[in-house]
Amino acid sequence: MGKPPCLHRSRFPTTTKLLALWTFIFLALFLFLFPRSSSDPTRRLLQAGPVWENRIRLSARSHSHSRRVLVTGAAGFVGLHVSLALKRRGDGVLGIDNFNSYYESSLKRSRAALLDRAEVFVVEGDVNDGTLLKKLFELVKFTHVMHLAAQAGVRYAMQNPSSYVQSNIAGLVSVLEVCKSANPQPAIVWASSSSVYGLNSQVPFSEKDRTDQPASLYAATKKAGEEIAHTYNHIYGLSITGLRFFTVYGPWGRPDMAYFFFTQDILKGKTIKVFEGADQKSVARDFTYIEDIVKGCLGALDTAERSTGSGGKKRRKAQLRVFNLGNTSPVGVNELVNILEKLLDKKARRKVFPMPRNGDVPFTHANITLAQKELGYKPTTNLETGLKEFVNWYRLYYSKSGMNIVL
Ligand SMILES: NC(=O)c1ccc[n+]([C@@H]2O[C@H](COP(=O)([O-])OP(=O)(O)OC[C@H]3O[C@@H](n4cnc5c(N)ncnc54)[C@H](O)[C@@H]3O)[C@@H](O)[C@H]2O)c1
Ligand SMILES: O=C(O)[C@H]1O[C@H](OP(=O)(O)OP(=O)(O)OC[C@H]2O[C@@H](n3ccc(=O)[nH]c3=O)[C@H](O)[C@@H]2O)[C@H](O)[C@@H](O)[C@H]1O
Repeated sequence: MGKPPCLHRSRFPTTTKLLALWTFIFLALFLFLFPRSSSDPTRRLLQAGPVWENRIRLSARSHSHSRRVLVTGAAGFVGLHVSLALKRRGDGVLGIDNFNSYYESSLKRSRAALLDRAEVFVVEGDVNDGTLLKKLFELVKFTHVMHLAAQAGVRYAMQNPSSYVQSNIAGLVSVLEVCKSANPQPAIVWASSSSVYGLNSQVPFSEKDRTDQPASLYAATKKAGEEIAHTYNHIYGLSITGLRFFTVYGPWGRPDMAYFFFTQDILKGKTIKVFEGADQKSVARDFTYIEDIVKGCLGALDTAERSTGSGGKKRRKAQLRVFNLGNTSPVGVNELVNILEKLLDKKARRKVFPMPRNGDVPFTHANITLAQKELGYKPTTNLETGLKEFVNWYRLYYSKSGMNIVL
């Protein structure tokens, strides 16, 4: 009869046991000293500690003014241009962006690389990550927040509605929550949209016109943002300025926008769809050049009064503003294509379709009197001039050496 198993001598000699023990100790020590980099940006930030913190402080260090601006959506189209303009004039700038893949994320990485060369650091993170935002506010006493992070595009809302709720509503609330508790409270300037005018037929669109008929979920989330801004201003005395941008275009633009993918498709010889309204005219937009938009954003930041509350307490009535930033000169999509044909020296293959009911509106036209008066906003670029700049950039960027170009 054999011995009970517990009385058997171990099958492993002592040296093997020792070897296993040492391997275990070595592995534990290695993991302790070199923790695996986490995919969670907040943990990564905390793990990387002083290295990240120094980059953040350096990026946000202000030179000529004492402005320190947090730009959300900094790797986006408008975010890139606004961040560079702020940095150029001596403001401290820190960016945050989640680099999502709504459109080619390589373009966002290229924009961030350009910002990096200008000493603007873009933290990779989501504006819904309150812990991360809080950490950034601990490291830097931001005087202003330029909130541009959002899920943009009117038609994509039918495919991915929750991304709009997540970034444009929850994301805005997350930013305002951190701002409300910050001491001192920063002034907030954020991007609303011309789309809030929805089915409004009063032209040109004035800030006093109705905005209760959104034609897309995108528009509805921007409208909700304007109401949320009212609440945070009312309760916590946050200074908030909403900017209703009108179809912004230019170098480093967004590939999901018509002027951008029309350019791609014309060059490839692909057919493009031109939408027309009920009156058989092509739909029209108040296309606004990026440099004009940047001037409007800087005007809004410069005239934004710092908040009156601090640490979540309201003191006296704070600023709550909303402005149209457009070009006041709508152009039909057919005309946009004519200009592109001329600049690209290639005929477009166009097909006309009735405007689908997918979030689109037949026309936009901004009344900019208020922004002119209060922000000194004065757009100076016509569509042909602006598209020329875009086409020059496009050719360079998509050529082999394009990644190295500067603005
Ligand atoms: N370009 C236009 O024609 C236009 C017109 C009206 C309003 N707007 C608004 O202006 C702002 C900037 O637009 P854009 O054209 O630069 O768009 P964009 O998509 O190029 O930039 C937005 C950036 O925000 C980032 N982002 C999105 N959700 C995020 C989140 N939850 N956390 C962190 N980052 C996030 C994206 O990765 C992107 O880089 C947006 O709020 C947009 O709705 C743009
Ligand atoms: O100002 C805004 O608030 C919005 O501006 C922008 O939306 P839109 O003005 O709709 O721009 P964009 O898609 O370039 O279509 C331009 C024109 O081309 C027409 N269009 C479009 C596609 C097509 O295949 N054919 C066509 O004729 C189309 O009917 C339209 O007339 C931003 O994307 C959006 O994020 C939002 O912020």
